[in-house]
Amino acid sequence: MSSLLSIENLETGYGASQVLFGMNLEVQPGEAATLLGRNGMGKTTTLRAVFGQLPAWSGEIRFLGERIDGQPTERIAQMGLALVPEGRQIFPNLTVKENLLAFAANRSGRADPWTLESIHALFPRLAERAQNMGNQLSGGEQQMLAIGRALMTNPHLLILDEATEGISPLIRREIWQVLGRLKRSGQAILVIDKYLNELMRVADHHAFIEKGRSPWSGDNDALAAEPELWERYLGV
Ligand SMILES: Nc1ncnc2c1ncn2[C@@H]1O[C@H](COP(=O)(O)OP(=O)(O)OP(=O)(O)O)[C@@H](O)[C@H]1O
Repeated sequence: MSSLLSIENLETGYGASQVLFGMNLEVQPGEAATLLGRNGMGKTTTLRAVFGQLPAWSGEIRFLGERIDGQPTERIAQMGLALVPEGRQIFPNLTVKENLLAFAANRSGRADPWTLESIHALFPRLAERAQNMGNQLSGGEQQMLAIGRALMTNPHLLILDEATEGISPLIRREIWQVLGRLKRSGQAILVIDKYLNELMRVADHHAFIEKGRSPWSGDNDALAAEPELWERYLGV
Protein backbone atom coordinates (compact mmCIF):
# COMPACT_ATOMS: atom_id res chain seq x y z
CA MET A 1 0.00 0.00 0.00
CA SER A 2 1.47 3.38 -0.88
CA SER A 3 1.36 6.10 1.77
CA LEU A 4 -1.15 8.90 1.66
CA LEU A 5 1.39 11.30 3.16
CA SER A 6 5.06 10.61 3.37
CA ILE A 7 7.78 12.85 4.79
CA GLU A 8 11.35 11.72 4.23
CA ASN A 9 14.48 13.24 5.75
CA LEU A 10 12.88 16.67 5.94
CA GLU A 11 15.08 19.56 6.99
CA THR A 12 13.76 23.07 7.43
CA GLY A 13 13.64 26.01 9.82
CA TYR A 14 13.32 29.76 10.09
CA GLY A 15 16.09 31.93 8.65
CA ALA A 16 19.35 30.63 10.08
CA SER A 17 17.57 28.62 12.76
CA GLN A 18 17.17 24.97 11.77
CA VAL A 19 14.23 23.18 13.44
CA LEU A 20 13.83 19.88 11.52
CA PHE A 21 16.92 17.68 11.10
CA GLY A 22 15.78 14.75 8.98
CA MET A 23 12.15 14.33 10.00
CA ASN A 24 10.25 11.23 8.79
CA LEU A 25 6.52 10.59 9.00
CA GLU A 26 4.01 8.40 7.15
CA VAL A 27 0.22 8.33 7.12
CA GLN A 28 -1.52 5.47 5.33
CA PRO A 29 -4.96 5.68 3.66
CA GLY A 30 -7.80 5.27 6.16
CA GLU A 31 -5.45 5.51 9.11
CA ALA A 32 -5.61 7.77 12.15
CA ALA A 33 -2.07 8.75 13.06
CA THR A 34 -0.53 11.00 15.68
CA LEU A 35 2.55 13.16 15.90
CA LEU A 36 3.66 13.31 19.53
CA GLY A 37 6.24 15.49 21.19
CA ARG A 38 6.87 18.15 23.79
CA ASN A 39 6.44 21.88 23.09
CA GLY A 40 8.93 23.34 20.67
CA MET A 41 10.06 20.03 19.16
CA GLY A 42 8.88 20.92 15.64
CA LYS A 43 5.33 19.58 15.22
CA THR A 44 3.81 22.79 13.88
CA THR A 45 6.93 23.41 11.81
CA THR A 46 6.46 19.98 10.20
CA LEU A 47 2.87 20.89 9.30
CA ARG A 48 3.96 24.27 7.90
CA ALA A 49 6.36 22.47 5.59
CA VAL A 50 3.67 19.98 4.54
CA PHE A 51 1.32 22.84 3.64
CA GLY A 52 3.95 24.74 1.69
CA GLN A 53 4.15 27.56 4.22
CA LEU A 54 7.84 26.87 4.84
CA PRO A 55 10.23 25.66 2.13
CA ALA A 56 11.85 22.25 2.58
CA TRP A 57 15.64 22.79 2.75
CA SER A 58 16.14 19.15 1.89
CA GLY A 59 14.19 15.92 1.92
CA GLU A 60 10.90 15.05 0.26
CA ILE A 61 7.21 15.39 1.05
CA ARG A 62 4.75 13.29 -0.95
CA PHE A 63 0.96 13.36 -0.90
CA LEU A 64 -0.99 10.79 -2.94
CA GLY A 65 2.38 9.75 -4.32
CA GLU A 66 3.15 13.20 -5.75
CA ARG A 67 5.94 15.51 -4.57
CA ILE A 68 4.35 18.50 -2.83
CA ASP A 69 7.44 20.19 -1.38
CA GLY A 70 7.88 23.38 -3.36
CA GLN A 71 4.20 23.52 -4.33
CA PRO A 72 2.02 26.46 -3.28
CA THR A 73 -0.31 26.02 -0.30
CA GLU A 74 -3.44 26.46 -2.40
CA ARG A 75 -2.47 23.66 -4.75
CA ILE A 76 -1.71 21.34 -1.82
CA ALA A 77 -5.11 22.11 -0.28
CA GLN A 78 -6.83 21.49 -3.60
CA MET A 79 -5.25 18.04 -3.75
CA GLY A 80 -7.28 17.19 -0.66
CA LEU A 81 -5.15 18.02 2.34
CA ALA A 82 -7.05 19.97 5.01
CA LEU A 83 -5.65 21.59 8.14
CA VAL A 84 -7.43 22.51 11.36
CA PRO A 85 -4.76 24.94 12.53
CA GLU A 86 -3.65 25.80 16.02
CA GLY A 87 -5.74 28.87 16.88
CA ARG A 88 -8.50 27.71 14.50
CA GLN A 89 -8.52 30.80 12.24
CA ILE A 90 -12.29 31.07 11.98
CA PHE A 91 -13.50 34.03 9.91
CA PRO A 92 -14.77 36.30 12.71
CA ASN A 93 -17.09 38.39 10.53
CA LEU A 94 -18.80 35.51 8.75
CA THR A 95 -21.63 33.46 10.23
CA VAL A 96 -21.11 29.84 11.19
CA LYS A 97 -22.96 28.80 8.05
CA GLU A 98 -20.85 31.10 5.86
CA ASN A 99 -17.65 29.76 7.45
CA LEU A 100 -18.75 26.21 6.61
CA LEU A 101 -19.57 27.10 3.02
CA ALA A 102 -16.48 29.26 2.43
CA PHE A 103 -14.25 26.45 1.09
CA ALA A 104 -16.85 23.78 0.34
CA ALA A 105 -15.62 21.47 -2.42
CA ASN A 106 -15.43 17.76 -3.14
CA ARG A 107 -11.66 17.47 -3.34
CA SER A 108 -11.51 13.71 -2.85
CA GLY A 109 -14.43 13.03 -5.19
CA ARG A 110 -16.50 11.35 -2.47
CA ALA A 111 -19.72 9.65 -3.52
CA ASP A 112 -21.45 11.12 -0.44
CA PRO A 113 -19.77 14.50 0.13
CA TRP A 114 -20.26 16.44 3.35
CA THR A 115 -23.15 18.90 3.37
CA LEU A 116 -24.30 21.55 5.84
CA GLU A 117 -26.89 19.03 7.04
CA SER A 118 -24.40 16.24 7.64
CA ILE A 119 -22.00 18.61 9.43
CA HIS A 120 -24.91 19.78 11.59
CA ALA A 121 -25.71 16.14 12.39
CA LEU A 122 -22.06 15.59 13.37
CA PHE A 123 -21.95 18.76 15.52
CA PRO A 124 -25.53 19.71 16.52
CA ARG A 125 -24.12 22.78 18.27
CA LEU A 126 -23.19 24.25 14.88
CA ALA A 127 -26.80 23.96 13.72
CA GLU A 128 -27.94 25.92 16.78
CA ARG A 129 -25.26 28.51 16.09
CA ALA A 130 -25.68 28.67 12.29
CA GLN A 131 -26.52 32.37 12.22
CA ASN A 132 -24.01 33.45 14.88
CA MET A 133 -20.85 35.21 13.80
CA GLY A 134 -17.53 33.40 14.11
CA ASN A 135 -16.39 35.77 16.86
CA GLN A 136 -19.44 34.95 19.00
CA LEU A 137 -18.40 31.35 19.54
CA SER A 138 -16.63 29.73 22.49
CA GLY A 139 -13.22 28.16 21.87
CA GLY A 140 -14.78 24.71 21.70
CA GLU A 141 -17.45 25.84 19.25
CA GLN A 142 -14.77 27.47 17.10
CA GLN A 143 -12.89 24.18 17.03
CA MET A 144 -16.03 22.29 15.96
CA LEU A 145 -16.47 24.90 13.23
CA ALA A 146 -12.83 24.59 12.14
CA ILE A 147 -13.24 20.80 11.87
CA GLY A 148 -16.56 21.17 10.06
CA ARG A 149 -15.07 23.68 7.63
CA ALA A 150 -12.16 21.35 6.89
CA LEU A 151 -14.54 18.42 6.32
CA MET A 152 -16.59 20.52 3.90
CA THR A 153 -13.58 20.33 1.56
CA ASN A 154 -13.93 16.50 1.63
CA PRO A 155 -10.21 16.01 2.19
CA HIS A 156 -8.25 12.82 1.63
CA LEU A 157 -6.38 13.67 4.82
CA LEU A 158 -7.57 15.79 7.74
CA ILE A 159 -4.79 17.23 9.90
CA LEU A 160 -5.45 18.74 13.32
CA ASP A 161 -2.82 20.77 15.14
CA GLU A 162 -3.53 20.85 18.92
CA ALA A 163 -6.95 19.28 18.40
CA THR A 164 -8.36 19.99 21.86
CA GLU A 165 -6.08 22.64 23.35
CA GLY A 166 -7.86 25.20 25.54
CA ILE A 167 -11.23 23.50 25.17
CA SER A 168 -13.68 22.66 27.98
CA PRO A 169 -13.74 18.98 29.04
CA LEU A 170 -17.29 18.44 27.76
CA ILE A 171 -16.59 19.70 24.23
CA ARG A 172 -13.20 18.00 24.28
CA ARG A 173 -14.99 14.68 24.83
CA GLU A 174 -17.35 15.46 21.94
CA ILE A 175 -14.43 16.23 19.63
CA TRP A 176 -12.72 12.93 20.50
CA GLN A 177 -15.99 11.10 19.79
CA VAL A 178 -16.29 12.82 16.43
CA LEU A 179 -12.68 11.99 15.53
CA GLY A 180 -13.41 8.36 16.41
CA ARG A 181 -16.49 8.38 14.16
CA LEU A 182 -14.56 9.96 11.30
CA LYS A 183 -11.82 7.38 11.60
CA ARG A 184 -14.33 4.51 11.63
CA SER A 185 -15.91 5.95 8.49
CA GLY A 186 -12.53 5.65 6.73
CA GLN A 187 -11.38 9.27 6.98
CA ALA A 188 -7.58 9.47 7.23
CA ILE A 189 -6.52 11.75 10.09
CA LEU A 190 -3.23 13.09 11.45
CA VAL A 191 -3.70 14.57 14.89
CA ILE A 192 -1.45 16.50 17.23
CA ASP A 193 -2.57 16.72 20.84
CA LYS A 194 -1.26 16.12 24.32
CA TYR A 195 -3.97 13.77 25.62
CA LEU A 196 -2.24 10.48 25.07
CA ASN A 197 -5.03 8.25 26.41
CA GLU A 198 -7.57 9.78 24.04
CA LEU A 199 -5.10 9.65 21.16
CA MET A 200 -4.50 5.95 21.79
CA ARG A 201 -8.25 5.29 21.70
CA VAL A 202 -8.69 7.10 18.37
CA ALA A 203 -5.46 6.47 16.49
CA ASP A 204 -3.76 3.34 15.10
CA HIS A 205 -0.28 4.69 14.51
CA HIS A 206 2.00 7.04 16.43
CA ALA A 207 5.23 8.90 15.76
CA PHE A 208 7.36 10.84 18.22
CA ILE A 209 9.25 13.98 17.35
CA GLU A 210 12.26 15.03 19.39
CA LYS A 211 14.33 18.07 18.42
CA GLY A 212 13.28 17.88 14.80
CA ARG A 213 13.92 14.16 14.37
CA SER A 214 11.65 11.16 14.55
CA PRO A 215 13.18 8.71 17.01
CA TRP A 216 10.28 6.21 17.13
CA SER A 217 7.08 5.28 15.33
CA GLY A 218 4.78 2.34 15.78
CA ASP A 219 1.24 1.14 16.36
CA ASN A 220 -0.94 1.32 19.46
CA ASP A 221 0.20 -2.00 20.89
CA ALA A 222 3.86 -1.08 20.47
CA LEU A 223 3.29 2.27 22.19
CA ALA A 224 1.28 0.70 25.01
CA ALA A 225 4.09 -1.82 25.55
CA GLU A 226 6.74 0.88 26.00
CA PRO A 227 5.51 3.39 28.59
CA GLU A 228 9.12 4.53 29.08
CA LEU A 229 8.78 6.22 25.67
CA TRP A 230 6.05 8.45 27.06
CA GLU A 231 8.35 9.62 29.83
CA ARG A 232 11.32 10.05 27.49
CA TYR A 233 9.60 12.00 24.73
CA LEU A 234 6.55 13.54 26.42
CA GLY A 235 7.59 13.83 30.04
CA VAL A 236 4.39 12.15 31.25
N1 LIG B 1 7.92 31.76 13.02
C1 LIG B 1 8.98 31.30 13.68
N2 LIG B 1 10.17 31.94 13.61
C2 LIG B 1 11.26 31.48 14.29
N3 LIG B 1 11.26 30.37 15.05
C3 LIG B 1 10.11 29.70 15.18
C4 LIG B 1 8.90 30.13 14.50
N4 LIG B 1 7.91 29.25 14.82
C5 LIG B 1 8.49 28.32 15.63
N5 LIG B 1 9.78 28.59 15.84
C6 LIG B 1 10.72 27.78 16.65
O1 LIG B 1 10.80 26.50 16.08
C7 LIG B 1 10.88 25.50 17.10
C8 LIG B 1 9.78 24.46 16.88
O2 LIG B 1 8.51 25.09 17.03
P1 LIG B 1 7.14 24.37 16.69
O3 LIG B 1 6.06 25.39 16.82
O4 LIG B 1 7.27 23.63 15.43
O5 LIG B 1 7.03 23.34 17.89
P2 LIG B 1 5.84 22.41 18.32
O6 LIG B 1 6.42 21.06 18.47
O7 LIG B 1 4.68 22.58 17.41
O8 LIG B 1 5.50 22.94 19.75
P3 LIG B 1 4.29 23.82 20.29
O9 LIG B 1 3.37 22.84 20.89
O10 LIG B 1 4.97 24.68 21.33
O11 LIG B 1 3.73 24.59 19.14
C9 LIG B 1 10.80 26.23 18.43
O12 LIG B 1 12.10 26.40 18.90
C10 LIG B 1 10.19 27.55 18.05
O13 LIG B 1 10.63 28.56 18.94
